[in-house]
Amino acid sequence: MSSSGLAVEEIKSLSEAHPKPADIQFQYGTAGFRTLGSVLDSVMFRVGIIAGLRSKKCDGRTVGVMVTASHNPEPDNGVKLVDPKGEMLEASWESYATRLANATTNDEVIKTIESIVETAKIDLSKPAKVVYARDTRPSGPTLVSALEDGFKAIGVEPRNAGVTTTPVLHYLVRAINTKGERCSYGEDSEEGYFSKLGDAFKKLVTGRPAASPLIIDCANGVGAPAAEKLSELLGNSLPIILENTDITTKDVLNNGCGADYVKTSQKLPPSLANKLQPGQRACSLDGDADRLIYFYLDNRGAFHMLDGDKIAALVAAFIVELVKLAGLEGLIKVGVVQTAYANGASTKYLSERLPVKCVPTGVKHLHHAAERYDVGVYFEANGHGTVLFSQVTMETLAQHQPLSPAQSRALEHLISLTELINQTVGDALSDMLLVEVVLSYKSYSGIEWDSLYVDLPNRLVKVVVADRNAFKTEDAERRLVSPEGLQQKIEGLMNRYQSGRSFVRPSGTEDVVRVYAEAAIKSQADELAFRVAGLVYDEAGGDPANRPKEFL
Ligand SMILES: CC(=O)N[C@H]1[C@@H](OP(=O)(O)O)O[C@H](CO)[C@@H](O)[C@@H]1O
Ligand SMILES: [Mg+2]
Repeated sequence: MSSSGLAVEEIKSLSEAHPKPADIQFQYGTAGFRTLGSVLDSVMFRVGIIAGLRSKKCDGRTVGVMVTASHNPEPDNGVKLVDPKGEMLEASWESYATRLANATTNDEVIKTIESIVETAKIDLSKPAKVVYARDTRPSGPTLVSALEDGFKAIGVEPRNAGVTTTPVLHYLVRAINTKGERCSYGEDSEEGYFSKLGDAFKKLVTGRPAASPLIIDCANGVGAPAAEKLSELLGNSLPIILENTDITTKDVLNNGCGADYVKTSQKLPPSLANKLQPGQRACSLDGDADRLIYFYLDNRGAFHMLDGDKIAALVAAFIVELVKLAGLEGLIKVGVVQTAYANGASTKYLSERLPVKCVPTGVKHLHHAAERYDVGVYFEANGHGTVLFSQVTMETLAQHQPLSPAQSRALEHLISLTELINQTVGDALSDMLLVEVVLSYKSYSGIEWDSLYVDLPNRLVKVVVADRNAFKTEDAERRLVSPEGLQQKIEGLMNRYQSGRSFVRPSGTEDVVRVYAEAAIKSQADELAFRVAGLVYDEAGGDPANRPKEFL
């Protein structure tokens, strides 16, 4: 142990085994570090160290580490940290993680750790506890060993949660840190979590007509074993048919299936073509089971998608209704948080009924904005989201004296919803149960749910540019401030289309600029998107010889 309190020699010798690739710069982005699994070894080792430091900073409370690349292709992998309440890592620590990930030599690793310890005022004598898990990717086990070396280097008491979903890991962090307390979040195990969800669901649907079978597309990922366990607990209360559950065959993960495939291509996963009956409900999870997209085929076999915006609309209206029925109107205010990617029709529908806020892309922004409401419903259009009940609301619910059996029932339902919904992060399986509860209460099929409002046709396009950081935005990413003059040109195009809306922002997870466009009819939405994409490409100095041919 050196005078600084670090086991310098131990760190150096372990670090030796996890050298940083010389030619790569890593960045802790919207979803942590994410790139090809084959180049992440040194990052994992160093994230192990950062996790230990973060836990020490948090007085030895448990922090979480999740090894996953979510909806990305199988060769990718990634890692992100979870703070003690089960939330995303505090923003200031993202830059510490980035700094340590990019230290070039062993000496620099030590220096960077020392500098973080000093800047963040970390007491190294505090204990460090970390719970960690991974998804089903083949690169997972080796990357987890590197992470464990990082734990060893900084003296972490580790707890391996094995192969599980991202939301389960978030839940575990909160459950471990609230164990034995008045605000205990539940039993700190995967089974504990699924039992909690299952019990709340059964309570909510008792006495309701039996549901017809729901197909779940598990994206050939970690959602498959998780949904299997949940399904056993649910028994007859929700008949489930699991599809795309192959977690061993190479390259099938998220390939032609899963929530991202469905949302981006706006198509049925081909593997379900002969399985989904007209009118039957189905949903897709992503590779780490924190996103959910529903869909159905109508009588003519046409595909209809029910995305995160539709989930938000369904759920928010239901909670508002229960709050009224429970006699709590005026005491509990429900609000919705969206991003610029929310379909304009959903924003219109919701704003006519509730307060709606638009925030920058990324779950942490939505989560924090939702915390400001008594009940905050947040969903990204891509299907990631949840509902947050404030502490005051939880107390209001606990203390409220209902004046009639109807009020009492509504109050009980609201309380059960707080058990059913994951308060730490969006969970596809918990959200799925929530949707199923609302559909059951409203006696809605996919068709009735879909008709709450009609989506504006839309298109998302990626543009590869030399430097995506040249693109800067304001107004929750809805307007470009740089490159100068580009926003005016986009608006000029937008105004030529009925209900036209388009915006451009740099991705936080991929080296591209994203263009979104919507308009009253599909061909116009596509045209607007490709015109703006062309504008962005040219404006950013794209090589005319390589200009994608669909760009207008
Ligand atoms: C348009 C879109 O879907 N963007 C996604 C994507 O972020 P980008 O910053 O757009 O790459 O990944 C994020 C992390 O999973 C998710 O929060 C976000 O919604
Ligand atoms: Mg995900």
